[in-house]
Amino acid sequence: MKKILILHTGGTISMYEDKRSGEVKPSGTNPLLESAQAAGHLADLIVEEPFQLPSPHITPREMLMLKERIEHHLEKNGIDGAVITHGTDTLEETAYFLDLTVDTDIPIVVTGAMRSSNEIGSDGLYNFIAAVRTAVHDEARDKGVLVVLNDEIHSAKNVTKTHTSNVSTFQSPQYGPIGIITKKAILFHHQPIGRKKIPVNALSKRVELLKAYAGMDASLFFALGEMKIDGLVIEALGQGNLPPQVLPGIRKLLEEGIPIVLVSRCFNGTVEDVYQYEGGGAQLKRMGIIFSNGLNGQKARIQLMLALERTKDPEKIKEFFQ
Ligand SMILES: NC(=O)C[C@H](N)C(=O)O
Repeated sequence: MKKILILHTGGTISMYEDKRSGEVKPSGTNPLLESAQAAGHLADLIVEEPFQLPSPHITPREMLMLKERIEHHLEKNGIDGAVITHGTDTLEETAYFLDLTVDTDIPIVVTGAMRSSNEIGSDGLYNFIAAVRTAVHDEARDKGVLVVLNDEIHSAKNVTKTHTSNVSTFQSPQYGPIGIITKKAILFHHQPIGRKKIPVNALSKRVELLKAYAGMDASLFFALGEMKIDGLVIEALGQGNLPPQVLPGIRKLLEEGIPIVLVSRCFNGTVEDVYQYEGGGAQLKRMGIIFSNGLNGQKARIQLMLALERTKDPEKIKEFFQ
């Protein structure tokens, strides 16, 4: 049997619903620790719970800890795969962080649940078993970090949480899943492309994320300048445009050497230097803003944090986003 590392980290998958109030909360004991025996026939499981946190409490520090646990077990125990259970709110960020930082071809599968462990139709144990089945599958190797929920396999780079409560919340807009899970089979139908690695051993950079909106002005950008940030990601409008009133704030950040990465607040399509008006993409690109395609704002932020650990050179940072 293959040796699979299980890292439980918290989230709804390990929570209970209070039957009187309907509120969902951590219980102290993770229900998956017992029910996980249900996956014992699939693999030799090494089970750890490095922390138990709702995923809005997770920071890049915990992401780094998970990377270190996986690397430790790769070296010490020669694991064949890893499954991480995680809250769904920030699951895509942890998945993409591990995708960029763990240098291995073993399957790393992240899963979670939308319904807590004692709710009717609870999806936690089901998703967990599906994740272990995926992790032991030979074809799951060398595909980067995978996100498995609701019988679908997504790549960490493309997947995002699209619905606040539906069990089919995890989708890869524009690309779709790379595989499906049936009662008897794990079927991969796409191969992820354009994967990259940014090895880091520490995290020290402050990178902020702003979403553009109609009528936005420069004040938030000036405030960020005061905060001594190391980098900024902007979710711009449409094809990569911003209201002209923000330009003085952006100019100031760029003059101070703060790299600015631009993605779109639309979740389909690309950002390009198309529009020539004040605040249009063509002008923003000429100013030195880095255009990023294929990542949403929260994942571009993770990537910029990691890139800044490697270099401050704007040209090299640009390369990380190409
Ligand atoms: N479904 C979930 O896991 C959501 C929960 N708020 C979390 O991210 O921890």
